[in-house]
Amino acid sequence: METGKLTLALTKGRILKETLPLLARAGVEPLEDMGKSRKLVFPTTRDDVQLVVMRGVDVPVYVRHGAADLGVVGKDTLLEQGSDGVYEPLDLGIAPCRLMTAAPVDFAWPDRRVRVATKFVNVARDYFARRGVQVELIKLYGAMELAPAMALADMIVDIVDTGNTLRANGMEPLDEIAAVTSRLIVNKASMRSRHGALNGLIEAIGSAVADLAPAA
Ligand SMILES: Nc1ncnc2c1ncn2[C@@H]1O[C@H](COP(=O)(O)OP(=O)(O)OP(=O)(O)O)[C@@H](O)[C@H]1O
Ligand SMILES: O=P(O)(O)OC[C@H]1O[C@H](OP(=O)(O)OP(=O)(O)O)[C@H](O)[C@@H]1O
Repeated sequence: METGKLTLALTKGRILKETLPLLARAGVEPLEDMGKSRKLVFPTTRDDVQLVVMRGVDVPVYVRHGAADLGVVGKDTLLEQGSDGVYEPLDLGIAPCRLMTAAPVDFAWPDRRVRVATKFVNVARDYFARRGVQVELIKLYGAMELAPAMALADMIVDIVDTGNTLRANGMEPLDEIAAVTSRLIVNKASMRSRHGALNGLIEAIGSAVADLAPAA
């Protein structure tokens, strides 16, 4: 049986802010303020658990390779990257948003292949293929709403929450591809070799999710 600390990989930014209260409720608190520190590895109030913080796209990579035992990441990122090598035992219910298609308010389907700008190229490819729509995918890394305004693309596939970003750029949401919340993921090999320790932590986080969920 493996020993040593369990490593939990966290997505920095808005997901981190919503994850920390859940972890605190589960008895895992970083020993220093993660918001103020430039460090990337944080010991916690639990001797056997450390936190590491990174970009969301990197969380499944660390967990898949077993460099982290667990991770917290948006479902959008999991849909885009696939879930090879990881289990997804908990929906944390945090950072809710939707993966959607969106277009300028005056959008009309062109007589050629529709150009779609997105950082979710795998999700977009699957979505349009299932509908038999021929698309040209244009991979971007941010500010997808700029692409139609600059005539780089006809439509986008992106995260929508309030819709404010779309509205501010003369666009509107069209179809929902997937509802998104953040998920707890676990390395499959760790789940076998460190079953007891991991199950205890997953159960504690699951109880924290239930305790902190807004009343229906
Ligand atoms: N407006 C939003 N409302 C709620 N959740 C969101 C929103 N935008 C993104 N998310 C969720 O938070 C995750 C991280 O998004 P965020 O915008 O903070 O990072 P990013 O810009 O995609 O990545 P990076 O900061 O690494 O470049 C997304 O994968 C998604 O699950
Ligand atoms: O519907 P809304 O409430 O406007 O939220 C949607 C916006 O939020 C995300 O961007 P974010 O603010 O994280 O900026 P970035 O991804 O470009 O860094 C997403 O990429 C959208 O642009």
